[in-house]
Amino acid sequence: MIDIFGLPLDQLTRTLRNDYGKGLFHAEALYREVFKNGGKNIGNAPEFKNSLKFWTELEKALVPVSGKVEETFKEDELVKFITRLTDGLKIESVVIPMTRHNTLCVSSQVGCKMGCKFCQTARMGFKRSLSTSEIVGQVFNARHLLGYDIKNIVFMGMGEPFDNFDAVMTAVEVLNSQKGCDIALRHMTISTCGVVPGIERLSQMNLPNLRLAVSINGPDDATRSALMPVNRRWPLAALKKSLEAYPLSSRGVFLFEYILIKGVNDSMDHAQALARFIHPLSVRLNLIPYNPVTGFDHQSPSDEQMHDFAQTLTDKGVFVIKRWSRGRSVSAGCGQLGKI
Ligand SMILES: C[S@@+](CC[C@H](N)C(=O)[O-])C[C@H]1O[C@@H](n2cnc3c(N)ncnc32)[C@H](O)[C@@H]1O
Ligand code: SF4
Repeated sequence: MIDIFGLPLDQLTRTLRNDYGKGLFHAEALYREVFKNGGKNIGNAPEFKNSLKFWTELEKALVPVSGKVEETFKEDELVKFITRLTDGLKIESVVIPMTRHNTLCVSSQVGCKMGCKFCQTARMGFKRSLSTSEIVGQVFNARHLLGYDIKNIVFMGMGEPFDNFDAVMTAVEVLNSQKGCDIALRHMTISTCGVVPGIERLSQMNLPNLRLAVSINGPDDATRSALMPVNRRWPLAALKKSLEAYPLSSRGVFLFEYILIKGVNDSMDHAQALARFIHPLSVRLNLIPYNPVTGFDHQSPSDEQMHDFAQTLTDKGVFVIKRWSRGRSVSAGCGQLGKI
């Protein structure tokens, strides 16, 4: 069987060569027909129409996109969709309309092991990691089943991408191919809670245009460890060291995400400590008010508190963006996925 959603172009080429005596010409045609045209009419493409015997055999071997979109929820233009995977588990993905194009927030795991004390996905526990095919399938379905023009991908849905490193990086490769999905590396962001070995492995891969986001959420070890158990394994000093060694492109920046939780990590002392942690890294800091998650006793900060926190950092020369979460009414805001 051939699961094109899980195969980078060179692997697909090898498979067609070994199994059918074909090569790059047909692999590229398959990529185009599936990823650009939605895969409805592959047999009528000239490359297959003229090799009917080959197409008849190949058609039987092609695996359809894994998972069925079962439900969609809308808040204005934002759409959350739920996919039921072949083993019955469910994942969520969110289409977020931006000024120029749509961004798709994809899941990399069913649940998460990391246990952050503010996140709905943590509350559902860890079920399993997704395959490359299941990650790419979310993009395929958003584009070709639901009809959205997706130009950006953020790995900010359910799960920790660096706890599923190989499948995620292969998905990046499949999505990036100009012959298929054609999503530029600079339009893909991997968000990690701070899994240092993952940052180090990515450093070695020489992909300077791929964007790296890091969820900070606590500017000192005591605050961060209380919120994010991952900090006990890789404390802030280790995290910073890995970022200092990371080969950012000359104009590249890290995206730091910092959720503001009232009375927990939103004081001006926290803001000062965060500015110290950031210096001298090149960072764009996203401040996100905590989105309510049932079972956690946290509250969002007031607009004034968020403004003052941002101002303290701006005064220290940090580039800050206040990100008001969208999709809360359909539980599609950051960290709200997994109530399924
Ligand atoms: C759900 S995580 C998935 C990616 C990765 N595991 C990570 O932690 O970066 C994406 C972002 O959602 C944020 N997040 C989690 N729970 C949240 C909540 N209740 N309110 C706002 N943001 C939240 C995380 O801090 C992270 O920046
Ligand atoms: S914030 Fe990210 S790492 Fe933490 S539990 Fe949620 S999905 Fe996992």
